[in-house]
Order: sequence, then structure tokens, then C-alpha cells
Amino acid sequence: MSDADATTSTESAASNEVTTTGADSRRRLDDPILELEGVVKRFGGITAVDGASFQVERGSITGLIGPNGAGKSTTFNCITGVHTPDEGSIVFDGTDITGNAPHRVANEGLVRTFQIARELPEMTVLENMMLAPKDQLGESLWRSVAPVSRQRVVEQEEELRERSWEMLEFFEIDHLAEEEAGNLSGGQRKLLEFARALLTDPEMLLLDEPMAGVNPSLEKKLLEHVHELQDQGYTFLLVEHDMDVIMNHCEHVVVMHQGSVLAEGEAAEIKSNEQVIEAYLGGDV
Ligand SMILES: Nc1ncnc2c1ncn2[C@@H]1O[C@H](COP(=O)(O)OP(=O)(O)OP(=O)(O)O)[C@@H](O)[C@H]1O
Repeated sequence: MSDADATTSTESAASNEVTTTGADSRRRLDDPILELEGVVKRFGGITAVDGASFQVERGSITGLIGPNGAGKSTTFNCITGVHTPDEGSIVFDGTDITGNAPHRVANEGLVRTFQIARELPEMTVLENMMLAPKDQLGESLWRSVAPVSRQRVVEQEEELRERSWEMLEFFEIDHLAEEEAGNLSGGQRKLLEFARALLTDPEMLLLDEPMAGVNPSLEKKLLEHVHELQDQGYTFLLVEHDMDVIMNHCEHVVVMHQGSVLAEGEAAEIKSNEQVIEAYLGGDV
């Protein structure tokens, strides 16, 4: 049983209310939702992440940037459980998730949008949505929480279908519900990834280059959705190479360089930070 399971808690990203009793009763709304401390990840002789420490404030849109090879993706993979850090700790919402498997991390409420490759291109958009909770929470976990009665199975499918439609409507892709996912444009796929991630009702979303390959009008729409969801209480951490997106939409920016955090602060401070400018000029961005 995880620390979170051992705690009686009622929380909702939408209301941003957290009431807890038990082991982590000291957890407060103004505590950071995510804390990385001295995270190290090595691949043979390469140290991809070299003692990265930073925090993400609850309800913020935080950008993680850095030149190519700075260690951003590896850090994301450590957070979401794809990689186990060699050193350091990762605490999400008061629970130590260091080295937890991806479905356990998702189950805690920290979800990453799926890469396009993970969608099933020959299945419809709606079918892809219906698969999302099973994928993200892990098949075995899904089975373990699945009801035994046939009636309940039918009810659960119906609830999932309803929620899938709500999400598709929110992202304005409900008219594509019966379309094969493989026929969607790059931008529409991003919206589908987003909708799928939200189906599991996470507290925080990790977005890996959400604007890559997205046309300007859809980018605007995606960003509006991000802000709308932020208003509902969701927290975002995004890796994004588009500096306009980072500078105009993130309250807090963390800059990685050579595996560790070079600087962090408000976008305006980061923009004029000489070390950051130098790191970028020295890189191939
Ligand atoms: N599985 C792996 N095996 C070996 N080396 C790896 C592996 N994954 C990443 N690296 C190396 O770790 C370093 C950091 O890579 P990472 O992909 O995390 O950087 P990044 O900041 O996300 O870069 P980019 O912006 O180009 O995606 C690089 O030198 C990369 O070659």
C-alpha cells in the first residue's frame, strides 16, 4: 500500500481543495506539487541527468527548457517512471514516487500525454479514448479495480463512454469520434492525446513538446485549453522548444544544462539571464 493509499484524502483538481488526515496531514495547498531532489540518471558512461533539483508549484504552468541533450526528456522519464533514477528523490503531492512504475505514477495523479505512436491508428478516436484509463493505469490495476458483476461492468463502460464524449466535446473533436485515429492531422492528434490524458482525472499533466507540428490556430486553441484547465486547478509541466510558448505562457521556467538545473525563475528573468543565453548560444538550438 502506498503512502497515498494509507491516507484518507478528498481532493479534486477542479476545486483545488485538499483535505487530508493521516501520515501526510502536513501537506498543504501551498506546498509544491512536485519536488525533484538531486536526481541522477546514467546510461553507461553518460550522465544524462546530473543532480537535477527543482519544484513545481501546485496550479502552475511550469516550463522545462534547455539546449539539446540537456537532460529534459530523461528527467521527464524519471518523473513518469519510464526510467528509475540512480540517485535522488521525486516526491509528488507528498508521496515519494521515485522509481515507481508508470502506471503507479499515473495512479497517483501525475499523467503524461501519450506519444502519437502509442495511439492505435486503426481504432476510432472514441475507441482510443475508451482504452486510455486501461493504458494509463495499467491493465492489471484496472482489472483489480474492475467489478465482478456483469451489471457493474456495463455501467462502468457507460460512465467511461460518457466521460469520453465530454472530453471530446471539451477539446472540440467530438465530430471526429468515429474517425480512425490514423486519419487525424498532427494537431488533432495532440488534442486527442490531451483528452486521453485527462480521462484518468489527474492532478498534474506533463506535456512533452505539445506544440510540435501544430499549426498556429490549433496552437492557440491548445494553449487556451491549457489555461482553462489551469483555472480549474490542474498543474502543468511542459518541455517545449518554442520559446514564445514558454515565455508567454509559463509562470515559472526551469532551465537545464548538462543534466542539471542552470537557472530557474519567472520567464522575464530567465530571458535575460546571461548564463542561460550562453548555454543556448553554445548549444545547437
Ligand atoms: N537511453 C539512452 N541511452 C544512452 N544515452 C542516452 C539515453 N537517453 C538519453 N541519453 C543521452 O542523455 C543526454 C540527455 O538526453 P535527453 O534526451 O534527456 O536530453 P533533452 O534535453 O531531452 O534533449 P532534446 O531537447 O534534444 O530532446 C544526451 O546526451 C543523450 O544522448
